Amino acid sequence: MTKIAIYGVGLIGGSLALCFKGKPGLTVVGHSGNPSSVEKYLKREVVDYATTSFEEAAEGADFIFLCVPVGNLEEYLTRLSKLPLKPGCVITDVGSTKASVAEYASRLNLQGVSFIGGHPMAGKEKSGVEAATSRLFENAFYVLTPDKDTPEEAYTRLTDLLQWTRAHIVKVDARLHDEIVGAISHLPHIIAVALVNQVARYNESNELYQNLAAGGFRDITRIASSDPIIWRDILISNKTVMLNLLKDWNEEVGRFIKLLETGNGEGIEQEFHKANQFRGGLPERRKGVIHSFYDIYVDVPDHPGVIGQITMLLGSHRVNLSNIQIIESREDVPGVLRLSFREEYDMDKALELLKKDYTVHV
Ligand SMILES: NC(=O)C1=CN([C@@H]2O[C@H](COP(=O)(O)OP(=O)(O)OC[C@H]3O[C@@H](n4cnc5c(N)ncnc54)[C@H](O)[C@@H]3O)[C@@H](O)[C@H]2O)C=CC1
Ligand SMILES: O=C(O)C(=O)Cc1ccc(O)cc1
Repeated sequence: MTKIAIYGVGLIGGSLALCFKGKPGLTVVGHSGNPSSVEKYLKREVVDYATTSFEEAAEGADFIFLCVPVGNLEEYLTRLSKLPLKPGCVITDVGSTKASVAEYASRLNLQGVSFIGGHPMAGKEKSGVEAATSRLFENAFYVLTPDKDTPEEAYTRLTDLLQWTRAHIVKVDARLHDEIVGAISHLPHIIAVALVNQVARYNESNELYQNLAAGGFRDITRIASSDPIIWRDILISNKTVMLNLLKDWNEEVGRFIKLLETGNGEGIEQEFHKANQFRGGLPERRKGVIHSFYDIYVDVPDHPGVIGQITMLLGSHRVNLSNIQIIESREDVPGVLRLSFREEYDMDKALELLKKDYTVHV
């Protein structure tokens, strides 16, 4: 049996556990220092076995996944380095930053075991094992950051195991990873939080802000609901990169201030043209680091019960709907419902079911 130990069975650790559990030749052990968490892991059946003993989880493990907040990785690595681990054991992590943990692991000079940094580039704003799902990584990128000292054989064993996640494995230099992910994931999280807090401040004097901020505002700020501890650690760990990115962001904002101050409409147009062009070239329908929603629009006659019929139909076929919004509903025009799904397969199933009775647009 190949033993996989998972430290921190939350959203990511739990999702990995679900990918591996029950697969031929694999056994999954979860660790938490908290007895009630261990009970929860077992009750939810995400692992084969769970323990509060740090040593017991690591003993004889072929793979160790550290799925705790980035700020705890060094402590976990130090503790592991003092244990008699199985020779050839591969230790990996799932932290959202890679340079600091890679440097720390190489300084530890682990003997007979390898550390290979990892980052499954998929997730959600929810945390905890309750939010874990075996399909979280499907079609997403999974970055690995081996270095010149990583044995080829250990890397291959890890990539073979990760096939169960159905993610696309990519090898990236740890520092480059932090720069890119800083720009496409960490900066958007800061911007979302700052934007929500700005509007919350205005809302203190007029609650209309909150009432009108439905729909689009909620969508583009979804990631502002992410876990504060997880994100505190990510941003502190990627501090240098983030400070540079925020300086550049200030420049972008400054450009808009100037354009508005000078009433430069042509300049504003150009900014939108430039953005449209780059955005238009982004890969479509591929799972990116920030989870997207899959939306469809359904024309519905304005009569009572129609929303109930649609949600019942989807529910009875186990299609997971994540949001529903009435875009317009007047007596003279059909209403339009926007249905949002987290997963493409849910959207596809909904399309198939609804097309029979409704006009549906993607
Ligand atoms: N949230 C996301 O969408 C993604 C997160 N990551 C990375 O995965 C790691 C885990 O994140 P999630 O699974 O989202 O978090 P989570 O909060 O769902 O899970 C964290 C786990 O670590 C345990 N833990 C152990 N020591 C802890 C401590 N001192 N403080 C808090 N929790 C402690 C918790 O009990 C929990 O089981 C982080 O390093 C994060 O950067 C990577 C990709 C996506
Ligand atoms: O909620 C979302 O869409 C995310 O952005 C999730 C996420 C969080 C952290 C990561 O390192 C990768 C992905």
